Amino acid sequence: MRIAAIQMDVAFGQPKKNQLQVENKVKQAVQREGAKVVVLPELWNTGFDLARLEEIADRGELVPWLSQLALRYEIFLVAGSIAEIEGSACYNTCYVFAPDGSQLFRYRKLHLFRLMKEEQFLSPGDQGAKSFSLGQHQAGSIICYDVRFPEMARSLALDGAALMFVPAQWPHPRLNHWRILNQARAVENQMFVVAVNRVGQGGKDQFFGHSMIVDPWGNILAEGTEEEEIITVDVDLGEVERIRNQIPVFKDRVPSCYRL
Ligand SMILES: NC(=O)CCC(=O)C(=O)O
Repeated sequence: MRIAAIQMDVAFGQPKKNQLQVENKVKQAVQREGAKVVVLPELWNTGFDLARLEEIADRGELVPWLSQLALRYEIFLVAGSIAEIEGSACYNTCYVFAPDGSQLFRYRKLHLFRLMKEEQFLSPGDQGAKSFSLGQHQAGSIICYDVRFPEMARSLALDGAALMFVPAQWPHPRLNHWRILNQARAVENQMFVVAVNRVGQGGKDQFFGHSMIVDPWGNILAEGTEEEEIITVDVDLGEVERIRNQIPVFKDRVPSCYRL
């Protein structure tokens, strides 16, 4: 399965410009890289221009557009996350679409990141993420700061996920946290982790990219630089079962002794 991570800059508070960029980059990922799964970063429509969300967040236009994009290129489109308004609330929502354009997944970020003032402008989701079918295998997605909560990735693994996506806008100076956490989630859950971070300046933050695809053994199969690029990797999801048989962590767990 060929996966492409779109490591892009995000124009601060300019959804139309970002939509055009996404359209071009998805096309490149498919036509130049031959990707079958394309992954976008967090809040790619607005960036962290949170004070203007009322004006710039999506109001229902992007979901049909993303679905058409998936259908046009016959890909699984892990559409990172978008800022979207529903009723009086604004959410940070991840959508995934199948090659026939159908919506496979929706998850609204549960853990809002106070250091970037998310909790002042966004509402948290009220449900955890459930896995979805990515061809023959199950996958799931969390969003950025969620990766600090091991319960999120473990819930997806227990729900059958062999691969977890982590769309992000993760800035300096926490590159070491980003690398360690993504590798840790991959090793402890014996799953692939595809973590897609943006690059460039957004407000006061400088985002470092370093998008990465980590295998269930913790090896980083590919890692981005701090520039815009498309990172493409072929993954064999069958590896998950082989590693789970070799070190049977999921058989050896003793949940009755854990405090949740
Ligand atoms: N957008 C985010 O959730 C950022 C999370 C982050 O930077 C962190 O250190 O955690």
